[in-house]
Amino acid sequence: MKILKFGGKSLAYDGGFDKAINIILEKVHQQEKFAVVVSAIGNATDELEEILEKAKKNEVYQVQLENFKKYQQRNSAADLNPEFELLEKLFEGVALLGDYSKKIKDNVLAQGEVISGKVVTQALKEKGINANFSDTRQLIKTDAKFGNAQPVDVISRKNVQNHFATNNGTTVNIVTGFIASSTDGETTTLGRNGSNFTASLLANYLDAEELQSFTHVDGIFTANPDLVPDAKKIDQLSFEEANEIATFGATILHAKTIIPLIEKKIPLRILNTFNHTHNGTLINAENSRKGIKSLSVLENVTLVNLEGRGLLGKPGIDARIFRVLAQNNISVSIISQGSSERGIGFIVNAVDAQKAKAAIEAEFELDFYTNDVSSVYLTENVSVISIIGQELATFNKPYDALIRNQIVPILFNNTVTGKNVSLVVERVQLKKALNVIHSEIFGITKKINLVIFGHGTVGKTLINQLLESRENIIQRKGIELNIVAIANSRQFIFNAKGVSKQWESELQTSIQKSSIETILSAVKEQHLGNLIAIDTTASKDFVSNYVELIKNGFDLVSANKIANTKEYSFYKNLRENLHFYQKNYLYETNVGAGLPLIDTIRLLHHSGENITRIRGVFSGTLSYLFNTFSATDKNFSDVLNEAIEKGFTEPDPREDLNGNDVGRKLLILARELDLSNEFSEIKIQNLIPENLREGSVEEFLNRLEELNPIYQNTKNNQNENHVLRYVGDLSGDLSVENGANLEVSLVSVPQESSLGQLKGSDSIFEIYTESYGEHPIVIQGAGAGAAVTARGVFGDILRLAEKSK
Ligand SMILES: NC(=O)C1=CN([C@@H]2O[C@H](COP(=O)(O)OP(=O)(O)OC[C@H]3O[C@@H](n4cnc5c(N)ncnc54)[C@H](OP(=O)(O)O)[C@@H]3O)[C@@H](O)[C@H]2O)C=CC1
Ligand SMILES: N[C@@H](CC=O)C(=O)O
Repeated sequence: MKILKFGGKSLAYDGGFDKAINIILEKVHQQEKFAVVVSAIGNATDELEEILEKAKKNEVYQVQLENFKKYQQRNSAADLNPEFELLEKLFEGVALLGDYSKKIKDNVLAQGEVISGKVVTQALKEKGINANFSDTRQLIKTDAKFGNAQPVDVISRKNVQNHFATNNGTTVNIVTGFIASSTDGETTTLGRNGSNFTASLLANYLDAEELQSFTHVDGIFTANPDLVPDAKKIDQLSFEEANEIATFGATILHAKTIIPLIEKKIPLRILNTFNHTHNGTLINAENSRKGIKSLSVLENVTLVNLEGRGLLGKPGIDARIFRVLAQNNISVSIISQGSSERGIGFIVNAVDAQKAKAAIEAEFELDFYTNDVSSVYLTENVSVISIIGQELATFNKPYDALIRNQIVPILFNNTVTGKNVSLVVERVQLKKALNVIHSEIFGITKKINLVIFGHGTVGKTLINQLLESRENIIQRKGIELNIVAIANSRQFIFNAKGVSKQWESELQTSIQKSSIETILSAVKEQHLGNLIAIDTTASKDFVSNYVELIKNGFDLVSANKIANTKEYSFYKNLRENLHFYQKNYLYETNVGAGLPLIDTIRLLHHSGENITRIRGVFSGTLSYLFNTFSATDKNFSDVLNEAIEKGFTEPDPREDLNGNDVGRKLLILARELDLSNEFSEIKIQNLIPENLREGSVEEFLNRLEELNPIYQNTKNNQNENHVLRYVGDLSGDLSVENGANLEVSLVSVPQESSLGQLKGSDSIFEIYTESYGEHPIVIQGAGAGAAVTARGVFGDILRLAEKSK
């Protein structure tokens, strides 16, 4: 036969009750043999406890009691008067005395179970089922430890077996959970969640083939789905694993439930009343695949710390602590003691924390006088995360992931057997920590959360590239690039699940004001980890937010060159923060758009190769401008307008023409070589005549034709077969501080030369090194444009994402 057990939520009248009855009917029709253990209906146990407390405090409890009675009776024809009358008498007595014993409490709570058994039995009888109400107080005998009684197996087994021998055949026994009676006939209870215990005792006594526990969830999950949206249901667990999970805080499993099942190897299936065809989680004697099983949480706990220099080597300190805690009935979950024995920390339930502190202070009163103990203090608002099945050999992975996301556990410990690691974290960090660990150990795909600042020429292209490639990257790389926010200088949109393809219209109508504070608080509220901030603005101000972003757990990717070209003290401070917070900053597109330039230079430099000179056409805009202008009869202004239309120029094209953009690129490369030059040290030939430098972009664009005669003249005055090129040159002694010359100028070069042969918007970078001698390493290709730049930013994002995998 099978034992079925229905929990309180499965029997509540807001949907569960009828479903539970239908499950029982279905099984009867399928001629299955089974008994049903029921919990109290809905929140009956909690409500009875509340009423009891009110009665004790002589508060008005009658209204709540009437509501309780009405709810429990609902439209059932079951005679519940004996239970209701007994409850009334008990509460009156408690109100009179102003107190109650554990024995009274057991008697009160027992009525909830009896009511449930009677109501379910009646409902089945009305459906024509031969149902029999069985009160476990007649069957399960216990010691007299009210509130948490222990069964006396020999007597209970015999009683249960006799009862089922006489009430068998077509009878469906509806059995009360949680309650029993002492050997001298007093009502007892088996402790909180004792209904599961009743069911597993019955399964053991009757040699049941399976225990099916109907709950309100689909089974046991890799983590609590309320805290970890990506949690997955576990199909099968061994008894040992289930035992570990139960011990470390899973709410639907209880350690003592498993023991009677292990003894007889009876499988336990956790099922969902509301989705009962789902296969649930099967717990049996079979070993499941090795590895990490789940994350459990103890939420409301406190860390108690005892410190003192006199503790070193002194025997009996721990014994005194735990004896005094035991005397106060305080249970300890995690204990940590350093080898120096200068202190000990342990976790207790938050409700016991003050009591624990006071008890220890009293115990060590004399040791305070002798200064052997210096303090006993509490670290409140902490939670414990246990990684069930975690071996220390691979613990570095979740631990690194936590550190990467700026969650530093307060303490951690492991069990020698059982392969579990428990971490104590601040409660405010619990959700984020759980999600980070879960994603690290269970995530088939790693979710990387992106916040994009700027959605202009480059940003918009990047966003669309990311959205289009999302599925493909998940398939190929197991990385989910999730854009959670897009911001401009005025407003932003935020969606923790990822912005939609309609992001542009949503952003236009968004009323969320853009500021670093509002965006960071949206990210924090959702406890997001694996964060990358992407700067595709050209803003001089925005870069001042970089350090704040780093402090808040973001890696950085930037197309914006400003942060790398501000004063050297800013540059250095940024890197110090990156180092301190262990964050990364990639900016490959700062020089040469999508070309792999910075990476190559960094590799050469870090490998000890002496770079002696970097020269070339660094600007895609100016390359296009002078390549096209030199090779055609087009006006200078027309070609410039083409470059603007093609998305090569800076938002303000004067930044290209005045040489600042090329100057910045040159400075970025110099700083990659560990030179601390400042922007002001670059010799830059400004291509804009002085009378056109001031004013708005629009005014400048309206006067572009004024440039035509100047550059036509320059073009005409060249030697034969020469062309114009705007060249950046980093030369001098690059191995010493202050040894570098940084120069940007318009030059006329032979058409046949490497620079002279440049076409379209190609940039060219000639990297001269000691080993390569006169023959530079040449990197050449599109040096500007939305698509190539966005692709370069995309590459940086992927590189960071892979780093955190
Ligand atoms: N074009 C190219 O080929 C390359 C460009 N780059 C770099 O890419 C960057 C972007 O260029 P591009 O796309 O042409 O620029 P755009 O002017 O087209 O776009 C800039 C975006 O940034 C937003 N923005 C400005 N200030 C802020 C702020 N404080 N906070 C949030 N958003 C802000 C703007 O919104 P708003 O409307 O609010 O101003 C706009 O959406 C530049 O730094 C450029 O140097 C790098 C390599 C190549
Ligand atoms: N305006 C810049 C864009 C890339 O940095 C250029 O033309 O090179």
